[in-house]
Amino acid sequence: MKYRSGFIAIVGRPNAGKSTLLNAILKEKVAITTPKPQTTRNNISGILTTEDTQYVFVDTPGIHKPKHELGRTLNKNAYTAISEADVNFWVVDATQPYGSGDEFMLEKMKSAHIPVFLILNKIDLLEKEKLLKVLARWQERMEFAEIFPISALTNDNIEHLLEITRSYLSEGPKFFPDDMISDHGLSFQIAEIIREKVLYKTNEEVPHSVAVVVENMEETDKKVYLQAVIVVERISQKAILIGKQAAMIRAIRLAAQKELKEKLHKKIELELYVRVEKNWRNREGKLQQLGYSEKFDE
Ligand SMILES: Nc1nc2c(ncn2[C@@H]2O[C@H](COP(=O)(O)OP(=O)(O)OP(=O)(O)O)[C@@H](O)[C@H]2O)c(=O)[nH]1
Repeated sequence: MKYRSGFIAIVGRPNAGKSTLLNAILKEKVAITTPKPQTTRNNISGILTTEDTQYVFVDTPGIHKPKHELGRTLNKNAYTAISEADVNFWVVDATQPYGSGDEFMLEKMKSAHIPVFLILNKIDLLEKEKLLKVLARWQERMEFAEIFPISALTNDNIEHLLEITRSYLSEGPKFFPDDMISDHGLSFQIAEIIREKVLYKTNEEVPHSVAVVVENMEETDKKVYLQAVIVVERISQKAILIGKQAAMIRAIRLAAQKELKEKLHKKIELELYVRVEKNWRNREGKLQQLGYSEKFDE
């Protein structure tokens, strides 16, 4: 069998399940998932290399109406991704009604002229009857290359999805080495894990105006020493993050340490700091400095 390879952009509204799908495909955690919308900020690519195919996935941030500079950068990245891919996965939460956000996506998808797979996700939450109705309605909206009802959470129909995706990719060599699952450096992945803990632990109190930067990393045979900074926009957010008698920051640190230990198979010593940077989302230089660049890959 000839080798095939190609790029697949994963797009869809916030919370549709894009990151969960990517994780299910890669069977390892590369993109973070939380129940809050817009947690994905970068075009995190995951790479799946099998005996006959290399799939390079580009996970895009949820497309939404931009309110500030960060929002605009996110949207631009998503559009670039869908017009340059070999296949687009449009992930839709099948339990949610069709809305203006979908209409917006539909236009973008049509104008990209790339085969679109409609991925109706979260079917574990739907009755069959209801699913058939949802399917029928989507079919009327545009000519999809394929329609896949799946559950990213329970791994339902993922293998089949990959098989069919392969048939849309061209013959060609691997773009990346076999053992590479993400083109992001380790410090980025570590920062994402810490940011996920911040979002989980603080509930709605600390909004998405939070960034994490790993400033120092030293590794010995048995241990990894890490220093990371959590950047927030307001002093009030810093207070929440630190918490009463530093209980919150401690909880975040312990949760991050636990996951990092499992990921790196070494003891972790993590030091966390919180810094206030007023209005960082609106300063372009700052965005680049924090790793949210406009380029497709870093
Ligand atoms: N029941 C069910 N829940 C799912 C499924 N897929 C994802 N979810 C949940 O939906 C929520 C959002 O999933 P994410 O993967 O973070 O969504 P996303 O599209 O990457 O979101 P953004 O990063 O905001 O763009 C999480 O709570 C997931 O556990 C599914 O197939 N079934």
